Amino acid sequence: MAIPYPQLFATEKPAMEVGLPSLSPPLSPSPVILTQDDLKKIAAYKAVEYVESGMVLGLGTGSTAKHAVDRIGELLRQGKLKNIVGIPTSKKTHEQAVSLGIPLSDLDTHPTIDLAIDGADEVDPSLNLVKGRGGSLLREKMVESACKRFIVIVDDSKWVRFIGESGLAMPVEVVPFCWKFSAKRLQNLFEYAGCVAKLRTEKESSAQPFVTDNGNFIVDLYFKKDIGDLKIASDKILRLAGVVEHGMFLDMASTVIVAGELGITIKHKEDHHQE
Ligand SMILES: O=C[C@H](O)[C@H](O)[C@H](O)COP(=O)(O)O
Repeated sequence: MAIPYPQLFATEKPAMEVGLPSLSPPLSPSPVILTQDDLKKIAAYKAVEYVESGMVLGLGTGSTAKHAVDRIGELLRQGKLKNIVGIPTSKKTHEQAVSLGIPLSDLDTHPTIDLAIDGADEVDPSLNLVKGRGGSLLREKMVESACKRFIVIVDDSKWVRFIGESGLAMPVEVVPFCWKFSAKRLQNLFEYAGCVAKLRTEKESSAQPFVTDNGNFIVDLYFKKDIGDLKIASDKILRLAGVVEHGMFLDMASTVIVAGELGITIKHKEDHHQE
């Protein structure tokens, strides 16, 4: 069941119009207007409640994770969190964390991470994820597979019944060498699902390949049908020489925090139970 929230994030911006249940102290009777970004921020702030002083933290990437990193920076500045070490999952998050004064380290020095907080592009009921539509996935997967607890933060548009339901891209990071060859082989792997493989470009209108933080390219896979068993699909992709990593994060999330119109829903891996 969703935990309703008070009108902390009311905004004038055009957005979903929602009538939230009344809470104590009494709220204004007018409907709260929450943007998608407000929902991302609500999920992010909730996740940061799990952060404790002294933790080694995986710092995620993307518009949702950005709010979590901002909040961690704010709590550090206020002295409410102490002795935090952050491991960023992208160059962009590294820059953001530096600008906020968050002490940083890496996996070489801190091979075990207490908690990572990151967004996702799709989340299914078993808490499997698609990530990387923003261009980051390899560093995220390295950091998030090294953590004791991985909290995923999303607005409810990311919630799907099965991975691939959105019809949007499933990103695969490939080495630039003969990327067309790799794209073709990826497409062939999933011929049964009507797969189309496309090179990610800087802009939709340009032919300039998007280059990841690791100097690689991204091939986006679009499926017309269900790809079937995700673990089998993952293994098939990873067996292709030239593939570095893919955006399916299977069996990695411990908790998913979903912010929706009526409140927050928290789903835990261990029991699929909702708070
Ligand atoms: O490539 C980007 C990362 O995997 C992001 O965590 C993911 O795309 C979700 O991003 P956002 O919070 O901006 O929707």
